[in-house]
Amino acid sequence: MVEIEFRDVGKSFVDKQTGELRPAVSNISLSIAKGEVVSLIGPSGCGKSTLLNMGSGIYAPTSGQVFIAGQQVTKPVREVAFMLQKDLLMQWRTIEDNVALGLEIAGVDKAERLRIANELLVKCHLRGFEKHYPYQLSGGMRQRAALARTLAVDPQVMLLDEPFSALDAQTKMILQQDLAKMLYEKKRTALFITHDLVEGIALSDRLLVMSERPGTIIEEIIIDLPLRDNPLERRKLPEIGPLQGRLMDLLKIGKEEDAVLH
Ligand SMILES: Nc1ncnc2c1ncn2[C@@H]1O[C@H](COP(=O)(O)OP(=O)(O)OP(=O)(O)O)[C@@H](O)[C@H]1O
Repeated sequence: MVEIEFRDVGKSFVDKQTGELRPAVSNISLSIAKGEVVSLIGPSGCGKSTLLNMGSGIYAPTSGQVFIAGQQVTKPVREVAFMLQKDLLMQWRTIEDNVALGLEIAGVDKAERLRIANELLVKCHLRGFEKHYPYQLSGGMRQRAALARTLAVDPQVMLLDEPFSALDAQTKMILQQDLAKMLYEKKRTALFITHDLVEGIALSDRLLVMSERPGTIIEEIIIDLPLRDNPLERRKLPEIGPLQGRLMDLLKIGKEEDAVLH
């Protein structure tokens, strides 16, 4: 069953300098099956976040359509949880109450939502910070709290915009492991953005590589490797190096005059 589908999607924004519409992404067609994990990789500014924002119903496409679980997306969808690059924690709520927010909206009673929130805070290595406010946490801690909040609603579809970018290398690997296990065991579907090539390979069934703006999909790479539920072990496989090399070539990393990743 297809769970996320983009049909020939394009999105343009008004260029502030010229006042004209300028495409950010164009001709995007993709389909992601239930239980699949797919990563979007591409140069800065190629439109990855724009795609995720259309998947979550925040932006309407300029052309084409987006479907989640067979329903055309015209507004934010209940089955989808998204985590944006900016953590968007509410400054006036404690970390615990931020994590429990989605459950509160869904009408889950207080004791149960705090139980779920606290379980996730432990998983995201934030034990002891339940009663703190966002401004009292580091950037990496806030990012972990935002991830816990996304996981708390236990959505069928997750759209994650660089969820691990503010974390140190070791915390990142531990949280990737937790997320990968959860996605695999619960057969959740995820589309996520990363600039970290090995992270994309370690976590995904497939990678979609995008061109520079206006972004379009230039290559699909199927990660035909075992251990999708165990990225710590997958990272050690000998196939990782060559796959990373192929991605570096596609993104022209190291070819100074053509470099597209900033
Ligand atoms: N609301 C908006 N209004 C005008 N232009 C926008 C808007 N959102 C995005 N853009 C432009 O669209 C292009 C794609 O932006 P987007 O954030 O989707 O790229 P990205 O691939 O996610 O970048 P990065 O990897 O740096 O996060 C950029 O040139 C950006 O300036």
